[in-house]
Amino acid sequence: MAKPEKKSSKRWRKKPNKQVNYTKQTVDRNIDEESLLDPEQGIVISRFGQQVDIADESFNTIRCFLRKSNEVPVVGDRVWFRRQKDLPTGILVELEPRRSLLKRPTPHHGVKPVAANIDLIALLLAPEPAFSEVLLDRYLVAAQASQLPVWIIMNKWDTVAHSEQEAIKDRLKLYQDLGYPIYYISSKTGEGVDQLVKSLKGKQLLLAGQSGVGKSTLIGYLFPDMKIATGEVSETSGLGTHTTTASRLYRLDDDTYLVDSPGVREFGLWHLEDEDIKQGFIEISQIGEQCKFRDCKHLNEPGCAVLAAAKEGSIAASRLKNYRHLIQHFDQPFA
Ligand SMILES: Nc1nc2c(ncn2[C@@H]2O[C@H](COP(=O)(O)OP(=O)(O)OP(=O)(O)O)[C@@H](O)[C@H]2O)c(=O)[nH]1
Ligand SMILES: [Zn+2]
Repeated sequence: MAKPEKKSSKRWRKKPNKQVNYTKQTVDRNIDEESLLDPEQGIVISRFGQQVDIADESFNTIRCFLRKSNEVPVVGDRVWFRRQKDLPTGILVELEPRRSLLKRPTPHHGVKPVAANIDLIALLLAPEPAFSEVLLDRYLVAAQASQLPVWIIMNKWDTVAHSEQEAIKDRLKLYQDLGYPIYYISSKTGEGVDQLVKSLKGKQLLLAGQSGVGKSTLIGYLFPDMKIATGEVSETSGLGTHTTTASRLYRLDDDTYLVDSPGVREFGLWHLEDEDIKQGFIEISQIGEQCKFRDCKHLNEPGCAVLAAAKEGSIAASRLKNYRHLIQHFDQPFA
């Protein structure tokens, strides 16, 4: 039988009924409003199109449907939801105000929200794939642009010989002096992970870092019961496993959460605006306030306080070099 849907929706547009019960009208038509229990608080752990997985207070998962009237939820959102009586499903009622919202750029110069209520970025580095200060600086700039603090976590510490550890620590000392906390861990052996987790208490962090640094391995170590794809090569097939998954929130304890979002893991490679670059090198931005010209780019302008500071050594030469590299767009292929 032909469905009269098209006709009725046309009629609906022509003659809007002002008395309509908005709530009832917008709930997914398969859901009986009478079956909904009282609203409860929860946290969005994953989203699939028109549905979200919401964790309740005991961190049990309820698949919830969205209403047309809902603001679009993202991973990490604190929400109100209502369960359907005797079913494992429910509906999202509303979002709570967010304390932060991380967005990623879309191909047409727009932005798309990806994770809410993130307190800090946990940036994973590794001796292999070899880390570069240029890439690290890009991540720090991007995080600063999102107004999020960064913790630097050097993973795969078990692979570094004692004789080489000091050299790596020396390279990172510059960043420690700039105020970025640094941790050394091994996601494979668990070395240093407990201490890191203790320090994260009460925070909701986003895991970031380039491919192969061990993000999935760290999640696998922290949540051994979950099936996490890592980049290991399968012994039987000789093929690498598929490592892309949906954005997801994991609970470390009652008030500590970790968000892994494939779309933002490598946010350090996104396009950066000149202003972000200027603000993102925190010591350059601070000293730059004393430059003669307010719009000084610290390249070769007269009266540049940054160039003077670099000359007398209070700004590291490598940082100024990376800053100039980025501001002159020598690395556009990344964008
Ligand atoms: N020895 C050692 N190997 C590690 C450690 N962490 C990760 N690995 C190995 O590094 C490789 C890459 O790890 P993944 O966890 O897949 O890396 P990823 O950052 O999730 O990579 P993408 O999914 O591509 O973003 C795997 O072969 C891991 O076994 C570690 O702490 N020590
Ligand atoms: Zn200057």
